[in-house]
Amino acid sequence: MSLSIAHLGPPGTYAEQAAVLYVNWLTKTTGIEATLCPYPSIAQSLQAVAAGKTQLAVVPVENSIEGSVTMTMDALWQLDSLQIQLALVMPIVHSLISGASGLDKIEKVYSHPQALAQCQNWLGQSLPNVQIIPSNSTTEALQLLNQDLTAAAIASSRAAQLYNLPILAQGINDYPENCTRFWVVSQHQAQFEYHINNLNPTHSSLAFSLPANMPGALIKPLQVFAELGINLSRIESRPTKRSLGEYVFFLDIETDIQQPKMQSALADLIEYLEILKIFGSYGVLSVNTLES
Ligand SMILES: O=C(O)C(=O)C[C@]1(C(=O)O)C=C[C@@H](O)C=C1
Repeated sequence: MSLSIAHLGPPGTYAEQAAVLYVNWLTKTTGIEATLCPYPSIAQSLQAVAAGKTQLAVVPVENSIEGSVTMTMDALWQLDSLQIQLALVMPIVHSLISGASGLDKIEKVYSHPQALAQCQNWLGQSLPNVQIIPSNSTTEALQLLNQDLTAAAIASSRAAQLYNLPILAQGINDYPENCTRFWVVSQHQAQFEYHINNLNPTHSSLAFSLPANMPGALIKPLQVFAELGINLSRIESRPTKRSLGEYVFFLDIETDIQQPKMQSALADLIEYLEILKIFGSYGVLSVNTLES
């Protein structure tokens, strides 16, 4: 039995690292094996699942320093057919990778915008005059570094090892407790003949848009959860992209959708919403559990 799992590439990204941890855990706990399929963007990883090219994708959702990974949220809302199977939380430790002989020789730094943002204070203090160049992933620019000794990239030390490149500085994220939450996502209708996670669902995620921008439009659906004693762990808004000032609200909820309370919340919510999309219920794993 083998699964295919899409992730942001090229190999060596944090998304790949999370996918490897998930696969090792899956194989250990269920005997199921999986192959990894790198894609050039997070959106393309999710599109691969929606189109049935892979059965799963592992995508970043939220970082403790920089907040939501907006590409993941936008793609989940737009693709309409995806379901979260599992969340996993992984520490993120960034390194500055370069063939330059010292920091003073560096003229440009490449990385994924999330990684650049997580190191912005360090960059401002240690490399105040360099050009900052966003890339599609932390590893995308690593191939360029051999030819250009004035260039550096921010990626993991695992990526530096994989591409056999020198590390100039380690642990350069602005806060040491940096971690990112990833979701393992499948198709909504996926009929797995096997269990891809053996965890009890403890969290659920959904998103909604509102019928009109008027007083109380957001408080009413939120009140439904408050009155039923259901705790929310995250609320985030993204533009609907239809017109300026219109938003989609993403909620993470600390309960399983099958719980009677949650069922009655969903029934009450409908009245206040324009579109409601439910991304499912899932368990949460930390890297310590995955590696034990
Ligand atoms: O570029 C990568 O290596 C990724 O896996 C993407 C990503 C992100 O989008 O948040 C994943 C984890 C880190 O927070 C930084 C970058």
